Amino acid sequence: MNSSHRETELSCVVMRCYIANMRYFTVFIITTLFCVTQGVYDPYRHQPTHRRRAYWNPGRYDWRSLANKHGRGRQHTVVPFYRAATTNQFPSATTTSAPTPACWIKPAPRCDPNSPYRTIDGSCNNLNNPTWGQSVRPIGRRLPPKYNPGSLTDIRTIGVTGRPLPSAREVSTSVLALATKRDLSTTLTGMHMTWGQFIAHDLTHVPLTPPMKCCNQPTGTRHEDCIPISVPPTDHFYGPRGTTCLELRRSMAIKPGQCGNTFREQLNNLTSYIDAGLVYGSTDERAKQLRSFSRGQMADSDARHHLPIEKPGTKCNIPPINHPDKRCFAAGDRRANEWGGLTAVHVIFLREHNRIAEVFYRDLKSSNPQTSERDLDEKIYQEVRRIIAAQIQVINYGEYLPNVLGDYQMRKYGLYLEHGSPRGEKNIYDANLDATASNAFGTAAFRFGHSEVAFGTQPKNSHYHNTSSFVPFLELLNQPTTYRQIQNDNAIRGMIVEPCLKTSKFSAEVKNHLFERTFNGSGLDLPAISTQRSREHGLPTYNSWRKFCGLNAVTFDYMPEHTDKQRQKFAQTYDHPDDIDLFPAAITERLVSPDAHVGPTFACLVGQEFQRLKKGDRFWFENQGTYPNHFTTNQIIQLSKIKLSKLVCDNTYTAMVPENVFKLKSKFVRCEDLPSLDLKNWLKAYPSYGH
Ligand code: HEM
Repeated sequence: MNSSHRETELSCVVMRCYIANMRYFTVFIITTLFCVTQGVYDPYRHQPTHRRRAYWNPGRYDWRSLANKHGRGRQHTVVPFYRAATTNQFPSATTTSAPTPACWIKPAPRCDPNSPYRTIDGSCNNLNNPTWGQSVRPIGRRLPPKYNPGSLTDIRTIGVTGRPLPSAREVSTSVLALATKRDLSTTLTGMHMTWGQFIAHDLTHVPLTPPMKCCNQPTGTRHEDCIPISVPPTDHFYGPRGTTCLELRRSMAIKPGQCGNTFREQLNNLTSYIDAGLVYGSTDERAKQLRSFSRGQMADSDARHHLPIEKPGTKCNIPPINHPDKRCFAAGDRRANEWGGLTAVHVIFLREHNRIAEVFYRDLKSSNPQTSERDLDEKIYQEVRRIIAAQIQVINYGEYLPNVLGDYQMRKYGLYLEHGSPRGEKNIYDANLDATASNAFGTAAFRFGHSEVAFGTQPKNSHYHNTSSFVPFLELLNQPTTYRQIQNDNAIRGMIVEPCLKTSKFSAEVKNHLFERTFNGSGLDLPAISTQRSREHGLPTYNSWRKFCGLNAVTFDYMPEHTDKQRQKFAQTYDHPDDIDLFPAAITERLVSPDAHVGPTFACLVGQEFQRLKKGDRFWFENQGTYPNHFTTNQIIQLSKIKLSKLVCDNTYTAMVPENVFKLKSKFVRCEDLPSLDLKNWLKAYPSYGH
């Protein structure tokens, strides 16, 4: 705000106070209108955040609809969303000269504290702060951003010495090694990797700005949202193939000042909570598209109960498998097609929903014949939805996270389930804990899983024999056709017996060939993208996060979590230790403990995040008394026993499974020997439903 603007505001305040005191109401209104036209009066600024209004077109959340909002939206009031990013707390810097577009993020909702169910968009989970964790809102920050020096918005390209930072690809090639078959894990399966991706897709999706060409644009014509990665001519892979630049564009964001925020803030399309949003959707519009509105069932696409198909016009089956049918599968999260193994896990939960819904329907229909089909459908859908969310929480905290963090960190952050482990403790809901997913988690820490992505997958039949030759990732990324060819159940069985990679190195599939199209050299580098993405999100560097986690800052002589060779590579690549990017440094740290799959910095960022997601979630499945009609103790005990292996059994044609599908050496068990959810515990709980 410039000084003449500030003076206008001051005179407005003085005028309005004076006139209000004189009780000249009409004149007061006129002066208020004058002030509004000057853009200095927010009539809602003395109201709590959740009472404020803003323009929002509910339901649509992809970049097209958001981009259309710019300049077209009705005028609205400012909705401050970012508690930390006020000018009082973070130092100011020069703003961009471009005019700031109108704020379009959705208004804070009115909450019904008596609702027994989560809202679809995650709002009202925290009754005092209803927007915490809500979808289509800015992603959270645990540290103030660090954009380019002097900017509130520009991608960081200059280091602390004033010299340019090394290109993200240069960082990738110099400090991140290529994995070989020797780097395959001896303990964890492909399902461990895929579950990480599945859970990531329940928590964050920062949409991108509209597609455009960014590489090789004449000087001065490049769009402001372009952030391509430059490739040095000496690059061992791209150099000989003539690739000098990797396409990349910025994330969708709220610009500085647009909604009362100081800095550029990226959006999260999803709810932050572990609420099965990737199955059901994170907006009401999407949720409706995915329901069948009959018997509480979700929509599916064929007799084998695959995911429903998106409308024509979606963009799957990219080359090299250039199938004429480009339509993707539809799920709560649009990345369900990212690769066939992930699609298969989506299918497990779709089938599980419909399996339980059918049991509920048969029972409730016979015991409540007078209840309308519509009421039954709604009740069953909601009840099963919360069971599925609980199952995902159980599998994540009971089976997956211990492999990521190790026992010590699990205990440190209180992540064990009360009935799921001897070390478990009672979950105590903390209404002061903001579970909004954080930028550092989504942009760097939880991307540790990218280094677990192996070279492809080996589909297996129900006797665990190979059904085809090995399928490389290149043929699986955004290719529903390949997924159909290898078949859902074969993909699942392949993942539960084949290894993923150990963390820290990266397969060539993600480091050189990601989404490769027609020619060699057109693929992308995922770890380089994560580094570039972190710089464009203004994520502070490695040392800031080390300090945030109570760990010592590093120098080029002292990097306690790295080998000497790695330390030397960082010293050769960067000008200053404070320039070292979070992702490449934290992913190459030695493991925090032998039973973990991440180093100390990521263990801290991942551990803290999952602690918030457990203790800061009012609808956490173990909570009793924080919302009406919570699970009974019996139901909680039943849910706590669920394993992903049982869901594989119940939703594929498989008779034997490894007991723990995340562990390579887990013993094989017969499906009927695994604990199952005794639905009588639920049916008993609603004997008089409908009366
Ligand atoms: C086949 C496997 C995978 C592929 C092809 C893949 C690909 C991608 C791509 C292309 C992005 C967007 C990068 C950007 O533009 O910034 C991304 C983001 C991300 N990935 Fe993966 N990924 C895979 C597996 C995983 C795994 C195993 C995890 C975690 C354990 C994971 C966690 C994430 C997270 C947290 C994000 C950020 C999401 C957001 O906030 O928008 N991914 N991944």
